[in-house]
Amino acid sequence: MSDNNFSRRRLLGSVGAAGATGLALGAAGGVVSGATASDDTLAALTAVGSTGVPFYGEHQSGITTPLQARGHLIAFDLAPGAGRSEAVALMRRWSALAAELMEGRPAAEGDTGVALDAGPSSLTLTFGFGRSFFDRTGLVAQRPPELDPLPNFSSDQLDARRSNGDLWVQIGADDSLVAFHALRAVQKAAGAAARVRWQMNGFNRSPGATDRPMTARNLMGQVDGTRNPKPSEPDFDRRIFVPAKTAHPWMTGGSYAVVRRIRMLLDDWEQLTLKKQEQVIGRRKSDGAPLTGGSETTEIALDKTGPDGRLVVPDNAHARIAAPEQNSGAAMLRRPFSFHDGIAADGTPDAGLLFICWQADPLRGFVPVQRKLDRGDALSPFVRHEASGLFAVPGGPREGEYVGQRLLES
Ligand SMILES: C=CC1=C(C)c2cc3[nH]c(cc4nc(cc5[nH]c(cc1n2)c(C)c5CCC(=O)O)C(CCC(=O)O)=C4C)c(C)c3C=C
Ligand SMILES: [Fe+2]
Repeated sequence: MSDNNFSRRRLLGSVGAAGATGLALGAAGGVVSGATASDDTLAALTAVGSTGVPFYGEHQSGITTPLQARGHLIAFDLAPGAGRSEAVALMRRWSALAAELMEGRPAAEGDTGVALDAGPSSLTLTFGFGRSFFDRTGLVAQRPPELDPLPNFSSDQLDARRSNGDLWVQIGADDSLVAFHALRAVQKAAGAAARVRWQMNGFNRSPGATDRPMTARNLMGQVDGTRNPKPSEPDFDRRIFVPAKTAHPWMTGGSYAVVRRIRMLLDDWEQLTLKKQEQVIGRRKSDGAPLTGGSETTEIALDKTGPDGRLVVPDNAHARIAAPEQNSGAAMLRRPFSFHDGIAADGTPDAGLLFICWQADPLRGFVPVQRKLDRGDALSPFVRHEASGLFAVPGGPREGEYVGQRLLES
């Protein structure tokens, strides 16, 4: 056994213990997770490397886990001829793999060695099922109506080949090598059962890059995520997670993920004056405070008018149109990654937001808000929705269970 293997094995005990106390879970975009170092080996790792997130629990990880620095999204279609039994074997393999990797262990079979020196680095693997999965596995009767296709929005420019899919895996970690290692392992473990349909890579700020935990910025430079629902709020669970009383009990504790690849037209955006950029959103760029005053967390005064009698936050400002108060309470947990896939043929950056939002029901979250944004958001001329996916993400597995077992063995 190599030294590296040795240190990763010693790590396991401590991370497992930390996982059991739920140390690593916190509000999205919020508090920095606790480190789990408890001996000399671990002390050598930074808090970033030694932080582990539990795989088992009521909800899958990667939903309320603080944003990680690196993200990979990968969608698969079951291979021709593969059905329910292949899907069961695949979810067993992926779940065992996720449990190993999230504890900082190498994969039991065919590990590539890419993450050997690293701790778990807040790695999470989150698994979801697309609408077509239920046709492929003969489980249509178990398919919740929440997976009905999203409506077409007038501004959509979607590429079907980079949209949807039978299965979806979201990988996040605070170390790029740990994240890539997990991505490769997931792909290899798919074996002959499933083929990659599309794959996207994203990033966020590295933990510790700022002098205090702060809401992230996106590639337009805006503070993005301020008004996300917080786990401490009384209606958080109701909004984000499927309750126990549901027509499809296998989704208890689960959530629906809407994934949109949103290209930012940065050349156009960056031509705007700072004042104009701030009016597009309705918030200050420097600190994310509402244009109506205060700090980032001050409530936005949507009715406030200026000396000229006009609304301070314009009626087409993004933050106004998207606000739950303007959408019969519709809310979602936004947990995105930025992306940059190089420079397009026309010389513009192929960059933007891998917008991922979580909700108990897309018809009470993403859909009504996007309908409204589609009709008159000041941000629309500067963004383009290029790909889309909707996935049912079941609740977290109990110890000894695999993800999706309650569906696949129903
Ligand atoms: C359909 C849902 C949404 C899409 C798509 C979306 C795209 C998008 N948003 C920004 C930047 C910001 N969004 C902000 C707030 C905000 N956005 C949505 C929804 C979608 N955004 C909601 C529900 C909210 C919260 C509104 C509220 O409760 O007041 C903000 C302001 C800061 C914040 O609260 O997060 C920014 C900035 C971009 C760049 C973008 C597409 C690329
Ligand atoms: Fe937004």
